[in-house]
Amino acid sequence: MGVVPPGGRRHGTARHGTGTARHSLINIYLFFFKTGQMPRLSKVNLFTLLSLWMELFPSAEQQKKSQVKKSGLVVVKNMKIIGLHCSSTDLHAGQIALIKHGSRLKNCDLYFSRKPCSTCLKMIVNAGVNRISYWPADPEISLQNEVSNPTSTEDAKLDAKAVERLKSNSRARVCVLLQPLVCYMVQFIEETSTKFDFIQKIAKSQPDYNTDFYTACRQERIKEYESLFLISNEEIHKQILMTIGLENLCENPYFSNLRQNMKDLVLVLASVAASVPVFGCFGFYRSGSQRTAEADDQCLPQDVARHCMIQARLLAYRTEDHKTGVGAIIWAEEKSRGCDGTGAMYFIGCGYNAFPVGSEYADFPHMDDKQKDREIRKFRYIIHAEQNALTFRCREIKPDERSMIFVTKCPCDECVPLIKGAGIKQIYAGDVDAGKKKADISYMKFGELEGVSKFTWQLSPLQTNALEFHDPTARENGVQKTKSLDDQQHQSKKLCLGHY
Ligand SMILES: Nc1ccn([C@@H]2O[C@H](COP(=O)(O)OP(=O)(O)OP(=O)(O)O)[C@@H](O)[C@H]2O)c(=O)n1
Repeated sequence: MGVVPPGGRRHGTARHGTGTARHSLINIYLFFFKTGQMPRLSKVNLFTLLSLWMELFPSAEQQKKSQVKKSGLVVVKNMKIIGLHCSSTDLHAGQIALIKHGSRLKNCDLYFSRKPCSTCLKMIVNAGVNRISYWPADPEISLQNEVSNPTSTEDAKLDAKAVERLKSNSRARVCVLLQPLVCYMVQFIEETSTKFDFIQKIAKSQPDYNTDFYTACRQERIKEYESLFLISNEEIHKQILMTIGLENLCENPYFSNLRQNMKDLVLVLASVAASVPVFGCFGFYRSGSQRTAEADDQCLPQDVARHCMIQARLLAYRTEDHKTGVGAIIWAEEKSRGCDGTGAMYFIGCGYNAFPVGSEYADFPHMDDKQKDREIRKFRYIIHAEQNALTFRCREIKPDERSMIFVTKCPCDECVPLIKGAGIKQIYAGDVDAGKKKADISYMKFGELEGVSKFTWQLSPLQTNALEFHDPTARENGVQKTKSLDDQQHQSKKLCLGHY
């Protein structure tokens, strides 16, 4: 059976395949062969990754250089995300959580991208949260400026002490929850990100087809995120761990294990972020008849749309469908700018494709439409990413607000009416399957959908117009056709274990 990446599907062998890459691919396939499953992100790691990613939410505000670092926060209730936040210029992420959730924080788990300061912690603890997990590097009140600013570092140390006192006297567990990734997860994510639809679409549009630009982009992201989320100097890292009460992690092998786990998660983040790259004139644009100057104005800024799509991509790595993983996330925009670092945007719900809640692995078939017997195929049982996002949303979708769903794949015919019926105003998605009718799942309605704006990953209209000038056959049903991508994808599905 072919193995397909979450959020996309496997294509023909990439030209960038080096010996090592191929070796890791063989290992992934062996893992799949032995276990019958693809590696999957744990919930704790997913929440941790989303907290790091929220720290990077594109901000309209000017970031000032300060001792207080921006931090990201994921609020979780009963293992479901109910809030995604990040610091603004005026408020820390913890303060924002308090304003937004108030006493609803009771019994919640909070995942911070930095250990929160005492000002935030005292209020969060007071609200009765259950657990506070944080990324064990430089805390919110940075401890990294010793030489340049001794006074503020003194204050930072005092704050760290206050945090420890609050921690030891509170009911809430304040801890580091990150877990080692399962075997081959890093390789699997790298491999599947290279093959993600968006990357393939760019690659096919380039005259010299290859995905080297993905590798370059990933390298850049790795460098950027390592400098933000890791502490390169081991001694400084140890000193920080001591100051924030993690002396037990300063001895080997615990210290090196911790650093390896952190590094792996940073690699995962970089790989996924690079799969929705800032590349040339590619982005989320309306297609065909939906395209008007006024309509394009209503599109989110590209960096925000990319950011949310990357969240959906991360969610896809929790899929229970071992062939096609899909992630979806719903955001909405208030009428006026809020206090959150996300501006006017607020989180509504998220999901990934999986079997009904509470079901066990053997309860339902996992086969796809290549299986002759229709009765033992997965399609009638699996809940789609959009369906889970809608079902487990934590806020209502208000008719007078702009709400938007980000899906890593084209919404299918089951989901399109649900999205429209729920009152969602915009869809950001890939369109690779649009217009396809398969044996058990169809993607025909997306193209015909009216009353909901659709922004798909493609070349910007300006660039496309230039292309069309040279090649008028470059579009079909209003959808940008990147030369025979669909055909090549079809071929790729024949990629099976035996080929390696
Ligand atoms: N917008 C979408 C589209 C599909 N899915 C999920 O994606 C899987 C089906 O993907 P698809 O690629 O259409 O079918 P496969 O048989 O997995 O792959 P193939 O293209 O080879 O037929 C199912 O788990 C379905 O729930 C989803 O969650 N949301």
